[in-house]
Amino acid sequence: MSYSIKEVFYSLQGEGFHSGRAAIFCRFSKCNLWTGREADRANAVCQFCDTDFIGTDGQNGGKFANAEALCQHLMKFWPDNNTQPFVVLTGGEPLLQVDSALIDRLHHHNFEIAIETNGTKNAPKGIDWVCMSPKANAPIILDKGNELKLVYPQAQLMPEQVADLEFDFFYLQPMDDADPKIQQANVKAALEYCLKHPKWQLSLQTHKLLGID
Ligand SMILES: C[S@@+](CC[C@H](N)C(=O)[O-])C[C@H]1O[C@@H](n2cnc3c(N)ncnc32)[C@H](O)[C@@H]1O
Ligand SMILES: Nc1nc2[nH]cc(C(=O)O)c2c(=O)[nH]1
Ligand code: SF4
Ligand SMILES: [Mg+2]
Repeated sequence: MSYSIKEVFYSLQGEGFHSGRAAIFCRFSKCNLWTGREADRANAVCQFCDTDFIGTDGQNGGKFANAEALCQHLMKFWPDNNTQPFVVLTGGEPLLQVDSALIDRLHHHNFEIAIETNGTKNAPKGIDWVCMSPKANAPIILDKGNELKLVYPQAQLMPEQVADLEFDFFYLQPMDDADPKIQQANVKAALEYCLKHPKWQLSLQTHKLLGID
């Protein structure tokens, strides 16, 4: 199967458990909860997305004919041969495209594999780190994994509704908003929730604070 990739970049994981860790980001095109077009945002299931995932025209993006071709492309972004390469599969919704052929090929090339997913699709076996970020009014199919990262607040999805799922870590990530007043209020609300409910940890989007990808 071929893979449509919006962009590939090397940066620090900005969010959640692996925050601060160097990673190759592989951003898959397309999502099942929004077309990605601004004109459709108000009617989308997921309306707060901070990402452009349309097409294959981003930095180092493209269409890759098979898993081996995508692996060869990704490998170029790891800076040394002495550490295991770490790749974060994201999007868009990566599980619309990620299959066992890609997971097996990445492991063949010694990658440690993390994924950022909205949880509406099952994942192929073998992904090393599953971060699931549930969305209000979307089904949760992938209900087990390593970290659950809830963007907060979402009016129709309270932390209590997902706190008993089988994840090792629970994060609240303040919803990023163009309006600084709303942004600050979201950070404050997330902070207060974490103080009241110690099961939940705060995840700040540190790459945005640093001004990096
Ligand atoms: C762009 S999504 C791509 C992966 C997948 N579609 C998902 O939603 O998990 C990557 C991460 O960014 C989070 N995110 C998207 N928009 C955000 C926003 N406005 N504020 C905070 N986090 C956001 C998502 O919830 C997810 O954890
Ligand atoms: N630095 C950095 N960390 C990230 N963690 C998850 C991201 C994503 O868009 O999935 C992301 C991203 O876009 N940049
Ligand atoms: S599910 Fe993820 S990629 Fe899709 S619109 Fe929402 S945040 Fe963006
Ligand atoms: Mg992002």
